[in-house]
Amino acid sequence: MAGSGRLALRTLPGPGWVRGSGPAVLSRLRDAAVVRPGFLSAAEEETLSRELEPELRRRRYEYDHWDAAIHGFRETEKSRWSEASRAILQRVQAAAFGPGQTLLSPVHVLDLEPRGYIKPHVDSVKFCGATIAGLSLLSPSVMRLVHTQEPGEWLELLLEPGSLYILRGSARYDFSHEILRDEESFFGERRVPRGRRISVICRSLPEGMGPGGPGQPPPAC
Ligand SMILES: O=C(O)CCC(=O)C(=O)O
Ligand SMILES: [Fe+2]
Ligand SMILES: [Mn+2]
Repeated sequence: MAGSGRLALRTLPGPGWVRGSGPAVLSRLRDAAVVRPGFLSAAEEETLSRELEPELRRRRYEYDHWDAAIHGFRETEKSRWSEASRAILQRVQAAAFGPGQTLLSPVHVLDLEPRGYIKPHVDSVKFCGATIAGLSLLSPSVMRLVHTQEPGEWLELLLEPGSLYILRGSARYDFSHEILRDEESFFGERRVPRGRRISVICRSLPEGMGPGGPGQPPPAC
């Protein structure tokens, strides 16, 4: 049959930016670990990095907390944004969060230097709700998710500059996430050289912690 070969070819590769230990985990997490390459236009990337650069530059990169998840980073919690950036963050909110979810405010901005990396961790359930959504700027990177009980189950997300990733539900609670260091930064066979990367991360509040809930969470997760 003329058409069947082409159909098979089209259905074989998964999305080019998500890999996994097998078809079961890929299909199970299809809506829980999502990457949207090109979510930001070049102009939007520029808007965000221009706005963030002066605030980040005032800070020093941090290293060597032996138990810390993140190495070679500086960060800020940002609540005041330009109108252009607010419009971008609203697009993130509409794309990643449900109408019933309240977002943690301020927004977390993390600047990883080229040697910087994030070790496997699960964001604290005390301070973060079911959904984490992050924009990546400047350098591509690989985010790896590993099931906390079944280490043979994993996913890798290719995070190009301008992409949005969303972790929710099982991907957020049952899997650790990490950003690979330069030496280990491969997406399958493909080397993904790490430069400086800035991420802008929105999180939902834990249920019951919205406005009128029992208390304000501390700013960081
Ligand atoms: O940089 C990112 O996209 C993720 C950061 C992260 O995992 C965290 O701050 O908990
Ligand atoms: Fe995290
Ligand atoms: Mn954190």
